[in-house]
Amino acid sequence: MNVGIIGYGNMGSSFAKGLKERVSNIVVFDVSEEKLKKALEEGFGTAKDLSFLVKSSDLIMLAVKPKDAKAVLESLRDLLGERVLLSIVAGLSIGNIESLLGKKKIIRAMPNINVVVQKGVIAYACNDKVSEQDKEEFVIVFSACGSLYQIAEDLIDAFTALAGSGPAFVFKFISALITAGIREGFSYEVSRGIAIDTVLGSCELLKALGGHPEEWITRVASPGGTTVEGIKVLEDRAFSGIVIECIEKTREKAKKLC
Ligand SMILES: NC(=O)C1=CN([C@@H]2O[C@H](COP(=O)(O)OP(=O)(O)OC[C@H]3O[C@@H](n4cnc5c(N)ncnc54)[C@H](OP(=O)(O)O)[C@@H]3O)[C@@H](O)[C@H]2O)C=CC1
Ligand SMILES: O=C(O)[C@@H]1CCC=N1
Repeated sequence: MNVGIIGYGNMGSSFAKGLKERVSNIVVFDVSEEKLKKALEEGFGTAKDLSFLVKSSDLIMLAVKPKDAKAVLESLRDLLGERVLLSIVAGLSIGNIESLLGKKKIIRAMPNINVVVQKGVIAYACNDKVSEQDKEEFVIVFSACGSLYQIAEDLIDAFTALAGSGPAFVFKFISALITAGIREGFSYEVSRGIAIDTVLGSCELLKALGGHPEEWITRVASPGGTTVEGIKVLEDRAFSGIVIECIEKTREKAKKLC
């Protein structure tokens, strides 16, 4: 599959890097000359315009900001033909895309930035023009970037909050752990390493051994021990409630983006 990427920003460039080993031909188009230069330096082909990009690609990924998506889709209307349009634009529904593009093959996906290290989580929904074969090819190629979930389109905004924005919330937690470590006397480098390895190891444990995180908390928090003192602070400050509200507010914003 030849992949064309429109927009070589955070996500377009992350996907290009994540797909590199599986896709031999990746072509990029961006309005920014600087971004095109970066794409070339990073080993990707560049297109001088949208028409060239579409002609060189079987699947075209739309990776521009929501405010720029409408203009790009209008320009693609007469270029796309039977090619697949993969949109990762938050808040932009398949219905919105069809109203600008016409009834074309459309996959709406929501990834996260972890695709750059091939550990992304990507949800997707398709319109009825996308064949089983198109879908299979998409899954084979994009599974290079992480795990894929086909979900009902009405859950994509919730997925955007949990997984699309999720890395930012996880980074916030890790950043707080690092600061706490520095406050306790570790250097930044050591504290960063401790925080990342603790989060990574806890995730690997949950993945490998299963079980609800609360069950594992009981194994860490010894009766009358240290951990439960910290858990009490998190409970007193409604840590879970804060996270749940964070996801709710993020999901609500996705509805208002486009
Ligand atoms: N960042 C993330 O973690 C995630 C983002 N998304 C979605 O991905 C999309 C891209 O986000 P992100 O990568 O962060 O955004 P960026 O702003 O980093 O990248 C978008 C790029 O597209 C360029 N661009 C703007 N207009 C056009 C155009 N007409 N043709 C070609 N290129 C154009 C921009 O140039 P310029 O800057 O000059 O305008 C910029 O280089 C968004 O819709 C977002 O909702 C989805 C999941 C996660
Ligand atoms: O913040 C945003 O709007 C995008 C969507 C998901 C992650 N970043």
